[in-house]
Amino acid sequence: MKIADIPVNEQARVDDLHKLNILDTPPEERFDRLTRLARRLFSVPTAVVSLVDAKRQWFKARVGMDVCEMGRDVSFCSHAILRDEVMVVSNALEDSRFHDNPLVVGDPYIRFYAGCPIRSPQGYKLGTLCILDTIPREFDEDDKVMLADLARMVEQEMAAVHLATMDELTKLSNRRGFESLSEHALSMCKRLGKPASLLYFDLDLFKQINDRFGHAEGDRALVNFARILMGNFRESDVIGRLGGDEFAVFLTNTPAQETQAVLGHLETAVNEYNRDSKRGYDLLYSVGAIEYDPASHDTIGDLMSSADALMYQQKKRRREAP
Ligand SMILES: Nc1nc2c(ncn2[C@@H]2O[C@H](COP(=O)(O)OP(=O)(O)OP(=O)(O)O)[C@@H](O)[C@H]2O)c(=O)[nH]1
Repeated sequence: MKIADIPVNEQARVDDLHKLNILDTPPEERFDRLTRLARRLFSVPTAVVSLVDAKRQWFKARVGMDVCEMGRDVSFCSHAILRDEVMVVSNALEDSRFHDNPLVVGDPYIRFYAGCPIRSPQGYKLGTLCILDTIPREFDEDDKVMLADLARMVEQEMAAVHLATMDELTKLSNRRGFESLSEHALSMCKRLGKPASLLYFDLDLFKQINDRFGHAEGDRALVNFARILMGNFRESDVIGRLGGDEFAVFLTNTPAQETQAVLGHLETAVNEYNRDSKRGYDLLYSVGAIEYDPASHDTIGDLMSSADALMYQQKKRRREAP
């Protein structure tokens, strides 16, 4: 078996994939529809939208495939993303790269594979739309064009999902994206019995920045605060701009005392920024932190309300402080 080479732009490619916030999200009809269509058009048992992550391939949509991810080493798609056009394996048993691949000699007994790379809006090849069969098949030029057309549709759907869930200014998730990603992360924590926390931020006296320095400077302040958040939390944490000067972070697998330590680091980072940026104003914020408690929180909305109330208490105390 030949393990696929790593693409030359691997780090940027994986970063771009992670930024799309699509990995480990629930199935969506808009993608399932396209795999069903591919299966019907080509009369194959299996069609998959596969995304090649650093160590695994994860399936955003799948028909005829039971598992939702596989190791990258055995993945056909890792080979397909090295090319610009459709990759066809007519009979895996006769292909030196795949003849002894565990997915060929064992379940799901792949013989035929055709995969078309899927590109991100930034142009990185993130994965493929691919079809599989347990019998060898031929795939002509017309078939390749048709599969490529379907792959373009997957790309359009990915771009649409991204736009609808992203905040244009800061490039963080917007409220909708944040709620959907953190709801999903919360359900994983529930299932695995792991701790989680939600932090709710609201900038203090932000309106004054707009009023004194102009809206463009206000925008810059929001972008810089978003950057500091991104630099301080782990990649696995969900960060969002809920709107205006409100931000939230959902920390998974993080006990309460660790959350306090992370908030301490954040305070230091903001203080350093204020000291060094010399923009004529300071970034100030109030924050409410709430630990997930299965007895009182059912949904991410419950956690957000509790954290928002705590944030407001802090803001009020600060306003009233002499
Ligand atoms: N520059 C800029 N301003 C925004 C944006 N969205 C909302 N705002 C402004 O942000 C301000 C938010 O209002 P508040 O939260 O009440 O302002 P604040 O001064 O931080 O008030 P406190 O939270 O009580 O300290 C409003 O003046 C909005 O016009 C944006 O995208 N860019």
